[in-house]
Amino acid sequence: MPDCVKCSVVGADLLNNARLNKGTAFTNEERSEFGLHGLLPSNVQTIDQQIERAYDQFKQESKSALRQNAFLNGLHFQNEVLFYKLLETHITEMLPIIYTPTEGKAIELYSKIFQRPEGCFLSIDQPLDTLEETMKRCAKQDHITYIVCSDGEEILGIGDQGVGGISISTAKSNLLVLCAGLHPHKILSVGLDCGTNNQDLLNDNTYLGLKKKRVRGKQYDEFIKAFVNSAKNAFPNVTIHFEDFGISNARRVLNEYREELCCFNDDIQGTGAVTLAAILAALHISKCKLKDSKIVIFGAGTAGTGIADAIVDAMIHDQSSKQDAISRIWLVDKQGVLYDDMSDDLTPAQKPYARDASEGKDDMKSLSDVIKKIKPNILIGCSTKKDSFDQNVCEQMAENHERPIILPLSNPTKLCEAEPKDVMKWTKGKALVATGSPYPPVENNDDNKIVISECNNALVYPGIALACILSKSSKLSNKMLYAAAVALAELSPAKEDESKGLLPDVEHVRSVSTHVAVAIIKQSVEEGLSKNENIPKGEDIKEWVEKNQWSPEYKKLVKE
Ligand SMILES: NC(=O)c1ccc[n+]([C@@H]2O[C@H](COP(=O)([O-])OP(=O)(O)OC[C@H]3O[C@@H](n4cnc5c(N)ncnc54)[C@H](O)[C@@H]3O)[C@@H](O)[C@H]2O)c1
Ligand SMILES: O=C(O)C[C@H](O)C(=O)O
Ligand SMILES: [Mn+2]
Repeated sequence: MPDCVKCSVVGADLLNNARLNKGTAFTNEERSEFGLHGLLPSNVQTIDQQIERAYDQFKQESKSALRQNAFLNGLHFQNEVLFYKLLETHITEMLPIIYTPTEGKAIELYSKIFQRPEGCFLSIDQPLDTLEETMKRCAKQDHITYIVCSDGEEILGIGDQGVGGISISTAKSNLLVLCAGLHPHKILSVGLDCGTNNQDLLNDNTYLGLKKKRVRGKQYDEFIKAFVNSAKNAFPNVTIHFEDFGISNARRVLNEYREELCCFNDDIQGTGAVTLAAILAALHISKCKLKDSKIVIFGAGTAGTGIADAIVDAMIHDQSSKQDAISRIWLVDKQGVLYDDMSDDLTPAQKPYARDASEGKDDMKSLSDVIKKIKPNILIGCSTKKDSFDQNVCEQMAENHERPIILPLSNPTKLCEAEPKDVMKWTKGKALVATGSPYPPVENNDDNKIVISECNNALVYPGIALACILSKSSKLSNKMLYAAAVALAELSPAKEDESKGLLPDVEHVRSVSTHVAVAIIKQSVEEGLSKNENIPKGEDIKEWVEKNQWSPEYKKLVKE
């Protein structure tokens, strides 16, 4: 009986069980069988009627996005199917509430607005041999296939949020269900509490995390190792997704484990893939080749260097040499352009891109000087520096190129390098733009609306996750990530009509994720990394992937 769910709880316990609860949609038959008569008003409703009511309630909170976020979280605790179905029905309106930018605000206020815990809390102070048991307890009896974890050090662009970082894990997990149809009970959201260097949190009596400075060095590394090993033991074949780790750990941790198991850093690799897709889509319009492009990346941290690496991989795929590919990228950080004589100041990820110090630093003091001198056709921002793509910078981009590509990617919205409407104004409508957080369309001179696509890793990581799980891939290779970017670029609406945006609308993210997953699974099989022997050949893969996706629908309950 595939569409039935076994249920051993009755009465109020059933109504309080979010996984099984249907609220007013319980049929009279179910009400009799599970002792629900009298606990519900008599009118039996359809899920559509429930959605209408829930949407009205959501609208009543429209004065405050944070209240809407709390309302949706409350619904999640009450009725899982209704929560996801409501989100699915109003995805464009609700994504900014459960994800960037509102989730950023909710994380900043985590301890103050805390009502009930969600996810699995692991602490660097607990004995390492208890991590496995803790994760199993949080997973209940479920077989976990995917873990999203964060140590909370670099949340979006808002820095160290300590224990509140667990909410980026839960938000990203919710999106996996919504955007790719992962089964909600097979994902574990983990917060790795390693202390915090956020003095405001340490001074705050209400703060719920460990009240000490961030632990670094050997103890941190041992904690992460124990966490990864415990996860592997508890849940064989699990994929681990690292989110919003700090710059000194993100890449180190990824490199440590990426050959050992299927794991993935969203800020490095997910951002790399989605940004590469936006660039490929934009180059299609500007009619320039990637390997002939010049790229300036402003903000050379976790995301910036991840994007650089994805671009280099793509150029190599287009027959460039690695050296030539690297020479087309300029990393700019707080110090300005990064040069090889700054060696002590550079992170390992930045070093390969450091320019020869003899290139001439003097005439490149500001970002607009850099643009004037280098004449890049692509400018990317992951700096967290609001308004850094100012009028000078944008005008200079448009002076150098007929169709400059400008991607201000910093999140949340308050940190974005430029408002799309300003970029369009300053470049006289020439720029090809996508942003990290959602923005409304911009009207250009001809009263034509230009859609500003969201270039957020949410367009790609759900598909990556789906592919990792279904292929049972032993690792996530660079070629699989490249396949994801190419697959996403194939779906660019701008191919048909450039005013429709460089990347698919989030409204279509579910079919986008399926398309991306299919491409990655094929690549995993081709590289011999997939351990799943049941993957069908050729065109049937899409149907098989769809069959394995979860959808929010009430199932018939049967007594256990
Ligand atoms: N759109 C997306 O999908 C996406 C994905 C990941 C990250 N991001 C955003 O990118 C931003 C950076 O994230 P991260 O994880 O790389 O953080 P990070 O801390 O690893 O990197 C930030 C980098 O910006 C540099 N920087 C800070 N101030 C600067 C300034 N005034 N001028 C130049 N450089 C400056 C820092 O020195 C650092 O190297 C965040 O706002 C984040 O939300 C967006
Ligand atoms: O979480 C997001 O909105 C994207 C990204 O992972 C980020 O850190 O900004
Ligand atoms: Mn992130």
